[in-house]
This record gives sequence, structure tokens and C-alpha cells, in this order.
Amino acid sequence: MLSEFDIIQRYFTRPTPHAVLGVGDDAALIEAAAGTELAVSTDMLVAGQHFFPETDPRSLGHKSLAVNLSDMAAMGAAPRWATLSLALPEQLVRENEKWLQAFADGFFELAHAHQVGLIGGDTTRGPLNICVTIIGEVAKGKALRRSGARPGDDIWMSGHLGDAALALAYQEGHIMLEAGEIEKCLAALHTPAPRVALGQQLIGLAHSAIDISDGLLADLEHILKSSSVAAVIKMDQINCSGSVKKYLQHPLGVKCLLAGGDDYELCFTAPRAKHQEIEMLSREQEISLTCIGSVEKGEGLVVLDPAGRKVTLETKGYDHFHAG
Ligand SMILES: Nc1ncnc2c1ncn2[C@@H]1O[C@H](COP(=O)(O)OP(=O)(O)O)[C@@H](O)[C@H]1O
Ligand SMILES: Cc1ncc(C[n+]2csc(CCOP(=O)(O)OP(=O)(O)O)c2C)c(N)n1
Ligand SMILES: [Mg+2]
Repeated sequence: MLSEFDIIQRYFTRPTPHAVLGVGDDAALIEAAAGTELAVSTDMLVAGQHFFPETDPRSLGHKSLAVNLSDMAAMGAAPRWATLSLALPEQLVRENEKWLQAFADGFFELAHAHQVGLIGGDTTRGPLNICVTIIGEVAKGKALRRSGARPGDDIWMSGHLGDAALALAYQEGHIMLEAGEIEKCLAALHTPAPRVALGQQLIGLAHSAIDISDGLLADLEHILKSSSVAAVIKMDQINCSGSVKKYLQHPLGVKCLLAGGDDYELCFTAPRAKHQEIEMLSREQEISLTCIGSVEKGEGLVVLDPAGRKVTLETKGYDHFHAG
């Protein structure tokens, strides 16, 4: 069986040209570029909570980095360095070395695409658990925060929402999907594409931003609370795929769209004066950016259906300590 140090050496030691010192010592050494601040974020993926234990390991390697890249995107930071802490079941290491290779391949493929260096981590025996910390650089004072929304701002979202949650409902056996839809929805759930370039492009345009990991309503509420403002959004403006649209007559479809989570799109607010510039950015970058509502004075979030009635939902997003 591989030793702890075999695993680190064989699967997780790669050159890190942008670090002073990478994997192999008691700590890595990094140097931030002049005029930048470091953005630091951690997200953990736990078997049974964030993914089914039998999930394809290559996708899992991808997703464990992707969800962290998404936090860099939400801050407008350029991701540079990551650490990876793994708890691995003994049986997996003993019987399924291919799992480690595939996991590392998925992780490093995405890391390479974003020029992120793996500079350290930790490897222990235990129930499958993956924890990535990411460090990025952002120009001093320019990071996009949750607290910058102002009354009068437009509220925007990137891409479309709900496919990942629909895939989860499908995997849990709650709904059926057509053959063509399954692949697309499962890809949204297992291999999200974080909006890293978009996040950096929003600096100077957006007043505030967050990535949608728990669900649009829950995540937008974080912006509203941090900024001490209210908002109104229109449900029919929220961009979703045909698969989600088909389910919108059903409470499950509405839940997937508004509160499903696992989307890893950006939700941001920007002054109305930037509306056209944002539409231009959307065309240039070929990323759908949709204005879904506006920030108002006061507190609370109102969602309106096409008839102008208030939509009420039991849950606004995923909460690890809340049933449903
Ligand atoms: N155990 C913890 N100790 C310290 N800070 C934490 C802990 N868990 C979460 N946080 C911090 O709380 C904030 C909200 O976390 P979270 O909701 O997980 O954000 P995100 O959705 O961006 O991952 C973040 O600033 C995060 O760093
Ligand atoms: C097996 C399984 N159950 C449930 C989910 C749905 N899910 C789990 S965590 C989560 C929200 C995001 O995770 P969290 O740890 O809250 O990330 P953060 O908001 O901190 O980035 C969602 C939608 C899933 N992806 N897989
Ligand atoms: Mg988190």
C-alpha cells in the first residue's frame, strides 16, 4: 500500500513556478505582487454532504478546486496558489490507486487552466473529505465585497441557474430527465466552470458580488444584509435552461431555480450607469449576463412572479444545519 509520503510525492507534487517554495517543506513560501492584496478562501467537500461517495474522481478533483476558484471570482481576485487537504479512507488507498490518479488529473487540469500552483496541503486517513484553500491577488482596495451594494443598483446574474440542483434531484430519484438533458445537468453539478475572468472584469463596474453556491436567494440575501439594503427581483428575468423551465410549474423547479445551489455563477450589483457597459461585456465575453432586479432602500428581498405577485419559498438556499 502507498505510504502517506508516496501519495504526496506521486500525485500531488508538481512544479509551482509562481511560488518561492512549493510542496515539501513545513510551509510554502509565496510573494504577492507589489500593489496587490491577497484574497484567501477555503471550501471543504465532504462525502455524503457535497457529493455521493461513488462520484467520478476526476470530476471531484475538478469540483474541489472549482468551488474555490468561484470564491476568487466573486472577489474579483486572480487565483494564484492553492493548498489541498485530503482525508482518504484506507480502503480507497489500498484498493483503488486509480482513484487518486483520476482525482489528481481533474484537479491539476483545472489548476493548469487557471495557472494556479498547488503549494501544500495535508494528507490523513479518514472518511473521504477534501478541503482546498485558495489564495489570489487583487489590486489594493479594489476587491468586490458583499457590502458594496447601493440603492438604485441593478442586480445581475451570470449564466443560468438550476441545472445542478435539477441533476441532484434526478440523482436522488425525485424526477426524471430526458436523455439529452441528463448529461448537461450532471455536467453543471459535477464540473462547474467558475467565472474567474468575469469576476476580474467586474472590478470598476460592480459595487458588490457573491458567487451562487447555496442558492440565488440565500446568496443575494448575504449581499443585502452586508450592504444594509433591500431588493426586488423578477422571477421571469432569471435565466435558466429549458430543462428547468419545464419544471417551473412544479414547486421543485422553482426551488431549483431560486434556492437550489451548486450553480457557481456570479450575482452582482452595479450602478444603472454601467448597464450598457455590462451588456457590452456580456457580448464581448460571450457570457450571458442578465439584469434580474434592483437594489432598494430598506431591508428584505422580494421575488415577484410574472403576474407581479410575491413568491414565497420555504427555503432560500442550502444550509448544512437546516433540514431540506
Ligand atoms: N469555521 C470557520 N472559522 C472561521 N471562519 C469561517 C468558518 N467557517 C466559515 N467561515 C467564514 O465565514 C464566512 C462565510 O462563509 P461561507 O458561507 O462558507 O462563504 P462561501 O459561501 O463564500 O464559502 C467566510 O468569510 C468564511 O471564511
Ligand atoms: C450528495 C449531495 N447532497 C447535497 C448536495 C447539494 N449541496 C451540498 S452543499 C451545497 C451548497 C454549497 O456548499 P457549501 O459547503 O455551503 O459551500 P459554500 O457556500 O461555503 O461555498 C449544496 C447545494 C450535493 N451537491 N450533493
Ligand atoms: Mg464556504
